[in-house]
Amino acid sequence: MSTPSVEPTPSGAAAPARVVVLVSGSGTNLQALLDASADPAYGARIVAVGADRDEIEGLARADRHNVPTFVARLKDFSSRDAWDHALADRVAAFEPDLVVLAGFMKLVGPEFLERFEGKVVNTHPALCPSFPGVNGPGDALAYGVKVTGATLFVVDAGVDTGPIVAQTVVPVEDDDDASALHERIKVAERRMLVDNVGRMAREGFRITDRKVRFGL
Ligand SMILES: Nc1nc2c(c(=O)[nH]1)N[C@@H](CN(C=O)c1ccc(C(=O)N[C@@H](CCC(=O)O)C(=O)O)cc1)CN2
Ligand SMILES: NCC(=O)N[C@@H]1O[C@H](COP(=O)([O-])[O-])[C@@H](O)[C@H]1O
Repeated sequence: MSTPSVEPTPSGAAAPARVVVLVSGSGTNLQALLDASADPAYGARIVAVGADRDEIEGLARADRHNVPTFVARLKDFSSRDAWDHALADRVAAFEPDLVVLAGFMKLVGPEFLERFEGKVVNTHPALCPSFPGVNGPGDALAYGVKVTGATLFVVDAGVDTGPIVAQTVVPVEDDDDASALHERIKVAERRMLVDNVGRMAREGFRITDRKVRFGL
């Protein structure tokens, strides 16, 4: 069964799609979205940036763009479920059409997924279903793959198991270390993220039997 997700906003529409981005680190993917969304034709507006930790460059990037920010630290809550509830409340306050996890290093829980079902996407620096988790580039390098890349997927209750929106492929070089490989991945990943978040915002998307298609 298909599930209408983001309603399309034709390029140049008066009301761009409202996007909340969650980060945990440097925020270069966030920066790419901030830069792209400066063009009204992109069809999306970053209405808030949230994080699971303070003092990160991703929050500073939002500040420089006068985008509201919030932080929900797991250690400030009595339980994982309490954190998940609070995170969902903070995100919901901005009434997002789409939530983008861009280097957000926490698994969102059942309440978050129920409240934003089908509207949460995540970018992962590996070709799902290979190398899930927090060390995708390092795991791919250790395995000895010749190509790797990044995956944009609709988040589900699993770890990097959700329906795939897009993927991009990069070569692994003989002299790569994990950092060099990750930086090569991130160049392609940022392009993939910007292009596909823009399409989701402008055209909407559906999920049918794990297949993600743009348009409604
Ligand atoms: N329900 C889901 N939430 C998230 C997913 C997902 O697939 N399902 N993807 C992550 C992003 N991610 C990989 O792309 C990822 C990030 C973090 C972890 C993880 O094991 N996190 C640990 C804590 C690690 C830390 O704090 O350093 C945890 O959450 O306990 C796995 C995959 C975004 N959310
Ligand atoms: N499993 C989650 C994960 O590894 N996410 C990865 O963190 C990086 C964040 O970079 P950024 O902060 O510069 O956007 C990105 O490469 C993203 O795919």
